Amino acid sequence: KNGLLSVIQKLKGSTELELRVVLLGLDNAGKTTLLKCLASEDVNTITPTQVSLNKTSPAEKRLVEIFWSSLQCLLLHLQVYDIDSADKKRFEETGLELSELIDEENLTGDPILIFANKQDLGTASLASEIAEGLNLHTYRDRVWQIQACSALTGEGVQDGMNWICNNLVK
Ligand SMILES: Nc1nc2c(ncn2[C@@H]2O[C@H](COP(=O)(O)OP(=O)(O)OP(=O)(O)O)[C@@H](O)[C@H]2O)c(=O)[nH]1
Ligand SMILES: [Mg+2]
Repeated sequence: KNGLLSVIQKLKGSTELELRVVLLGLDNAGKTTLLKCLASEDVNTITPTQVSLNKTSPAEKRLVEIFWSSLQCLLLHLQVYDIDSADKKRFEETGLELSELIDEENLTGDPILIFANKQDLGTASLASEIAEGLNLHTYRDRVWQIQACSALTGEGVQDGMNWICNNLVK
């Protein structure tokens, strides 16, 4: 009922459709945790591959470009400890990686879901603050959505998956 399996089930019948979800984010963003959350059901046809944006080799970056063509799902680590400068630096790093990916020619028009993860922590930034910080409103040729979630508790993950499903079907 939750996650990737439901997306695939809703797409059943459209057998020519291949579903590609790319999960990107800086290290420690919570990618593995989110994959585990999504894979709590039996999804034996799914082979998860995760990529940490700032730890990728050139070959992995190429792989990301190839797989980016259907859907982008960027998982952000946006926990802010009292607006500590170290975390501010990570926030900028994420924004840079995102704008680089969005400028990528091959990726034009693909919908983007941004999971503002770790919302269970009281120190997390609000999704609206994150959207503003990442200048999401400037990406006008894109369908994008920012979804507050916690990969740890699962809260918000289903809403994000529903959005993915609706935008894939479109
Ligand atoms: N509180 C909280 N912690 C989380 C959440 N998601 C992930 N974490 C924690 O954040 C840490 C990093 O999570 P991972 O899932 O390993 O992050 P990753 O993006 O796979 O990291 P790399 O593989 O290094 O790129 C772990 O200690 C997780 O338990 C969340 O929603 N809430
Ligand atoms: Mg990981």
